[in-house]
Amino acid sequence: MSAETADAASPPVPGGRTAVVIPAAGRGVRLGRGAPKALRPLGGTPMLVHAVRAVARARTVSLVVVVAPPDGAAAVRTLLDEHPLPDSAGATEVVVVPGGETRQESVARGLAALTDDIDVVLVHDAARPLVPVETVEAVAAAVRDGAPAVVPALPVADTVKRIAPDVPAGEPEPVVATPERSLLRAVQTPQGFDRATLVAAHERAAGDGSDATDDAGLVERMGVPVVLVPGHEEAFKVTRPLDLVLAEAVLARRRATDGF
Ligand SMILES: Nc1ccn([C@@H]2O[C@H](COP(=O)(O)OP(=O)(O)OP(=O)(O)O)[C@@H](O)[C@H]2O)c(=O)n1
Ligand SMILES: C[C@](O)(CO)[C@H](O)COP(=O)(O)O
Repeated sequence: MSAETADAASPPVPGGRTAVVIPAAGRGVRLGRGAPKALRPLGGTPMLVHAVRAVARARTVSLVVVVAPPDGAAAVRTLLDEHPLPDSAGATEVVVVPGGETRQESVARGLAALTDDIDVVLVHDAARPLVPVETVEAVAAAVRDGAPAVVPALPVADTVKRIAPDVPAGEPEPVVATPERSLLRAVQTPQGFDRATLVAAHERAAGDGSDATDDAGLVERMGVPVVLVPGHEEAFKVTRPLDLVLAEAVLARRRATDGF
């Protein structure tokens, strides 16, 4: 770890609180026409509501910051008030803030809304509405145990090819490498962090204009170690129309077997 990162890091302390930032400001272009993805129904209930309930079910989570579409914070607040958390979520507080143009910007806005007593932060996509509570708890526990950055991950099922950059659209894509599959992992959310580390990573990225497709990617660039814990098949991301079909099926199975 560099001196800069060591200064930024501030390991969790007993008594500190855990928050989850839920970026939910995306449009869902790959899902096709319709309302912003997080607001689309899954089993008759907005995807975002499932995601909030999923993380609030974790005993360690006491604050949830939902990052709404930039012009939709009031509507999301109303929606969440219409779908209150179950009693099992205890006193978990849910706040809503407006998001930004990119996921990274939305997460940064969520981080800015954290209260001072939060020392562990999980970032969880609204687009992963069916994450099991055990995954949320495992990520939070690993951060509380001292890991500055924790990511749930699964082995990759397909063989992955690397292609040449800047291939014109419509041209065949030349393969340049086939990475060893056993060394690849597909990462999910929630990704968990020591708060100071994640905030420093986002501030640095905002400062130098860099970006990453996940929060851990920003933390890695600061030289902070990132560790993986087992992910879960049901924590998949609803990205394309077929994912929604799968999500409906998983939810129907849960409702049939667990009365969920
Ligand atoms: N400006 C953005 C873009 C994305 N997200 C959130 O980041 C998560 C993961 O992003 P993704 O699945 O890519 O969602 P979208 O950006 O909505 O999808 P698409 O790229 O198909 O439009 C989602 O919960 C999404 O709402 C966000 O908060 N702010
Ligand atoms: C954060 C993430 O879900 C990890 O897999 C993913 O990188 C988000 O990517 P997206 O293109 O914004 O869906």
